[in-house]
Amino acid sequence: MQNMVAPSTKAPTTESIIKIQNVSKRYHNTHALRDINLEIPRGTIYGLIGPNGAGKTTLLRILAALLTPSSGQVWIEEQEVTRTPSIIQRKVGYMPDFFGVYPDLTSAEYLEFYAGIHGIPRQKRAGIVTDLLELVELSSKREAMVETLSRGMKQRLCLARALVHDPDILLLDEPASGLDPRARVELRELVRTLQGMGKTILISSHILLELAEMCTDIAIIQNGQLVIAGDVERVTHQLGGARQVEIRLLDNMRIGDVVAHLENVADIHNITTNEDRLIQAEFSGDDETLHHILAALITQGYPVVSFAPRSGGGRLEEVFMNITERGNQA
Ligand SMILES: Nc1ncnc2c1ncn2[C@@H]1O[C@H](COP(=O)(O)OP(=O)(O)OP(=O)(O)O)[C@@H](O)[C@H]1O
Repeated sequence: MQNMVAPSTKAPTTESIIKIQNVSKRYHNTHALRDINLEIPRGTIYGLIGPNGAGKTTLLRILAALLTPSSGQVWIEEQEVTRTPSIIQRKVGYMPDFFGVYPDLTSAEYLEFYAGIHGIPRQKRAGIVTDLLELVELSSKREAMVETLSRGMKQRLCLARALVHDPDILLLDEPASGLDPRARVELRELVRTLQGMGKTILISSHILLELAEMCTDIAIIQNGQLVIAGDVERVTHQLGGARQVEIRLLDNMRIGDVVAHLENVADIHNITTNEDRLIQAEFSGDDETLHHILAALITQGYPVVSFAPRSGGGRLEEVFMNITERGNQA
């Protein structure tokens, strides 16, 4: 679809596109959500993480105007969701966490059907479907029956379906579940492409590692309550999760000197080395501190060939498990 594939002209901004204010949801005796307050900055890839039953689907369905909160409000741009559900449904694309039953349709017919449901004029539908199939790399499956697609392909087709009306916001419920590692990488690339097109994307998962490498921001929910939210580095830092830094040298001759130097740096801990000119350490500072550490190594003539901070995904997973275990025991 021409207007969708073109890069966004919107300038990056930290303005919130979604504001969730004191939202609670009860199903009879179950408190699925309890007083959630959260703002989603425009243009982010926002991960919503929590164990099974935490309330992720409930929250996404409220944002998609498919479910009404018991109390509280959700604003998407200037619109309050419960008052303007049809406007919200034009702004939002929702991909549920189940495939559903596919009628006897090809991939192209399936997307055309949903384009029709969204009121897209008949003469525009074929072009939109072609562009969407290309975007999700299913052009070669255009005439294939949906039932015959692999799980990863069905996920991408569902994503295309959520994009059919070119929404600004995408809500993806467990999109990576059941995908093999290659399909997950493809999904990650696709999500990044969509972010590059100016979309704001919320993705839920109960596996933090699936999201830590893909998201700019995360919120952890547990038993319907928000535990913590913010950009990935800040959340890692706040939860005491150190980042890793890997430093590779030209040779092993000065590895001891570099380690001795690093031992005097306050934000570096747990240094380990191996025979392959590699030093690994935990790092608890910010990007500016990292810059100073690298500058000092270079100024002192240490033969650094690579200096690679890594987001503390592994450590974050550990922290996440601790939080959710604590919550379950409470
Ligand atoms: N229609 C419903 N009627 C009654 N209880 C419900 C309903 N939908 C969800 N719940 C309950 O609300 C809580 C939150 O469910 P929700 O599906 O939002 O969690 P989730 O984080 O998406 O979980 P999962 O990862 O397992 O999909 C759970 O205790 C669930 O059993």
